Amino acid sequence: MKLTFTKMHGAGNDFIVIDAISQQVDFTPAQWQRLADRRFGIGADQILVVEKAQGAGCDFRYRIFNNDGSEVEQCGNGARAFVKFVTDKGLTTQSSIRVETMKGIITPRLEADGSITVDMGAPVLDAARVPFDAAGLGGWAEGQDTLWPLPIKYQGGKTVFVSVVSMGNPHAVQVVEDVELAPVLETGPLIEAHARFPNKVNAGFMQVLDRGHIKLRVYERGAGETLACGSGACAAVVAGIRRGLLDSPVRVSARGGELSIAWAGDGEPVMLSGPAVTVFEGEIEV
Ligand SMILES: N[C@H](CCC[C@H](N)C(=O)O)C(=O)O
Repeated sequence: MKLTFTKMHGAGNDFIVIDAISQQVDFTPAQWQRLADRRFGIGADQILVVEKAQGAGCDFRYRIFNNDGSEVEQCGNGARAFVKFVTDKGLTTQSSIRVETMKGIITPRLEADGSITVDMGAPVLDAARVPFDAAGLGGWAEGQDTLWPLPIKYQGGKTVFVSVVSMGNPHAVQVVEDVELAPVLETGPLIEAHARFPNKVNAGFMQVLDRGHIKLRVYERGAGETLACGSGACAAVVAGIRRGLLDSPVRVSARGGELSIAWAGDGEPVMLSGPAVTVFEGEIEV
């Protein structure tokens, strides 16, 4: 069968976007992985599948599959690409869209100037709900802070100190002196698969430039290092604000582009703004 798709990116985090309203799409994880493979398939960090909403009061449902075929709860850059896709394809004329995702409902909106802002929902800081197994790590009052020691088997067994935050998907964020010198590719996979994260985790490496600006690299769960990670940017800013290092709004400089994050504090939603670009349309025999 022929499958039509749109190749897009948000600050270099790239996506295959599929209209599953007008096409029958029901693949196995191995088939998603093949589509996302950069040599044997189309190639992308994630695949976004746009479906009719299942519940009342929502406009669409969108599903997110990582490069490794795993289905996940949240994708900040993907939510902006989704808005551009459904708008450009004439699937909606609304500027504010209610979207069902695995983590719940998000409400991205297309601004008058063409930029896209996503209400990513309130962060979850209670370690057990990230989920993060904090057993035996005492000393950090549960939910009072997000900073935990995470011993990893790197260079003889180093301990990194991570803030654990869920944006619907799990994140472990650490502060580093210089992101360009940080051992992202060596320690990222060790953190991603660490036993204290039962659902694995996205590993963020944040360099604080000033109270309103960070540089960020993310070794993503199920995708490896990406050029930008929207939910990772949200998690990093939340962690930085809670640790007294940052003030909202924060400019996040990722390798692939710039994102802007605003958060008014505990219980409040994190607002993510940034670019969404269509690269090409295509079709593939599947
Ligand atoms: N790049 C995405 C993150 C995808 C999340 C995925 N890596 C996971 O949680 O497993 C973003 O912009 O938020």
